[in-house]
This record gives sequence, C-alpha cells and structure tokens, in this order.
Amino acid sequence: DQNETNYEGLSYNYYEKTCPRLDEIVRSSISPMFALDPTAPAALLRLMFHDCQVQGCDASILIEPSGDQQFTELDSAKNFGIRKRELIGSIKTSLEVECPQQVSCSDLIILVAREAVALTGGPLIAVPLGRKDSLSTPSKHVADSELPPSTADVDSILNLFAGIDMTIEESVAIMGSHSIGVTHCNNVLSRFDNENATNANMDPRFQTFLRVVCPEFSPTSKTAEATFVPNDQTSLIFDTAYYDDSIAGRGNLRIDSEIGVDPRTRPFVEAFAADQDRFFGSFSSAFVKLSSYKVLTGNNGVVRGVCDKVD
Ligand code: HEM
Ligand SMILES: [Ca+2]
Repeated sequence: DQNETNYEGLSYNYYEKTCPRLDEIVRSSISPMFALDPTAPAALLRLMFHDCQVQGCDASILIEPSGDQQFTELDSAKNFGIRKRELIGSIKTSLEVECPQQVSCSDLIILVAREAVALTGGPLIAVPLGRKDSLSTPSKHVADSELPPSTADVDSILNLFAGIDMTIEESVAIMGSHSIGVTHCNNVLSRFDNENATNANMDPRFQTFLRVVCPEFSPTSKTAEATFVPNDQTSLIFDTAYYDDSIAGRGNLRIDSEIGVDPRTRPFVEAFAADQDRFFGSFSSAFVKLSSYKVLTGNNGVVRGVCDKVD
C-alpha cells in the first residue's frame, strides 16, 4: 500500500530533510539525457531489474573492476546489452553538490528507472526510498545464476516473480517493461529453430521480418551482437503495444510470446492490451515490489561517495 510510510524498511519521505529537492534534481538531470538519446530510458529500466535481481537492489551492478577484483557482474553474459550505467554516476556527481553523502546509488537507480517509465509515457510511480549500497564485492557468478536466460519460459518467470511476492497479474505487468527498448539479434536467433519450443506462438510473417533484420546464424558473432530489433511497435513509448504484439505472435523473446498463449497469463495480457489504466496500476505495484527486493537499510549498507567503487 503506497500510503503506508514504511515498506520493507523503506519510506516515502526518506529524503524529506536531507535532500528535499531530490526528485526535481533527478528529473531535471535525466530528462536532457533522455532527450539526447531516446533509447536510454529502456537501458535504465533494465538496469534496475538487473541490479535488484542480483543480491537485491544495492547498486552492485555499478561496481567497476579494481585491485584483485577483476570480474564484476558486467562480465556475466546475462548482462549482455546493459548500457548507460554511467548516467547514474553523473547524476550522483551533481547530487553531491546539493546533498553531499546523502543519496545512495541504489536509490538513484530506482529513481532514474521511475523517470524512465514516466518520461516515456508510463505511470509516475511513487517509490519508497532509503536503500543503502552494498559493500561486498560484486560477483559474476551470482549474476550468472540469478539473472534469467533470454530463453526463459512462463514457468520460470512466474517462479522468479513469486519469489518477490508478485501475483501472476503483476508478473505479466512487469514484463510490460519490454514495451520499450531493443533486443539484440544474438538473443532472438534461437527462435528461428522451428522444432524448438522457444518459438511457440510466432507469426510466420514476424519470423520472416526477424530473419531479415537478424541474418547472422552464430549467436556469438559480432554482427549478431551489433544488430537489434525493437521490443514492440512503439519501442520508445511505454504503452500497451507490447501486449498487442504478444497476442499477435510478434514477441521477440520466448517469454514475450508465451505469455500471450499460456492459460495462466493470457487473461492478463488481454486485459492489459484493452485497458492501459489497469496495466499502469499493476505495473506500478509490481515495480515497487521489484525495487524493494532484498534491500539493505540502516547500518546494513553504506551511501557510496562514488557509485562505481565500493567505499
Ligand atoms: C524475467 C524475464 C526477463 C527476461 C528473460 C528478459 C530478457 C531480456 C533480454 C534478452 C533483453 C535484450 C537485451 C539485449 O539484447 O540488449 C531484454 C531487454 C530489456 N529488458 Fe528484459 N527480461 C526479463 C524481464 C525484465 C524486467 C522485469 C524488466 C524491467 C523491470 C526488463 C526490462 C527490459 C528492458 C527495458 C529492455 C530493453 C533494454 C535496452 O533497450 O537496452 N526485463 N530483456
Ligand atoms: Ca544488486
């Protein structure tokens, strides 16, 4: 319930005294960056998921290699395509002027993801704050095991999100994140194998389109890693087109297609395709759950001075 002051140890007025203009500063810093690169909001929404999914929302994904710590989360192949992390660091730098040592990098990741949704046409989500950043060194191994593979199916994502206390409706709603952004060709090649379960519910004309854009046949080839397809028909706008595409067999990934046919998820895909308000409502509660996953609060973490280094 968003009216509660506390949620998982976080609160809706956490920076009221220590950084009262936080929301404005974040918005006015990020919106010119988004204007400069309209594909950046998608990158930052995905960044939130990939941070939260690996040892909780603790900004572990931002840590750069240093000293004897040579491998970081970014070295995991599951983090292929993660981009724009540097924008968090640059907002942190401007925040340090007005609110030195106050705002955690993990809260910034959430606030920026929230702006990414709002500024592309989605709901403006009230998010509870007060996360602390991790002190532990980041692990490629944990990223490998905790992030879903690009071939994930309905069973596996319902399991994953049930672990974050999401309903099936919320699980289908959070997948609506794929309403913005891109998928690189290396992640869609598995869907050309017509004997394979990964290409269930695929419109043959859509497959033809994908084959034209993604002609490389080795997923590790440089061409496959450099070319991409849009996530839905309106990939710069946060809307319900993702659900229309799913129903029509135009989903890029196995999960994008399968939610449109699986009897557990299809009713919600249809409901969201027909009712944007319902999608936005369910998305908002799912976003708060995901962004509160295993957070560090109080003395369990720190406020890093620089986002890409463990203090
Ligand atoms: C749990 C099942 C999920 C799977 C299997 C999955 C998989 C993927 C894959 C393979 C890509 C393409 C990356 C690339 O080729 O560059 C992608 C992109 C994306 N994902 Fe997911 N994802 C899942 C859930 C989520 C969630 C929960 C969110 C957000 C809360 C999210 C947000 C995004 C966004 C915004 C993009 C576009 C990124 C960009 O344009 O750079 N995904 N996802
Ligand atoms: Ca993390």
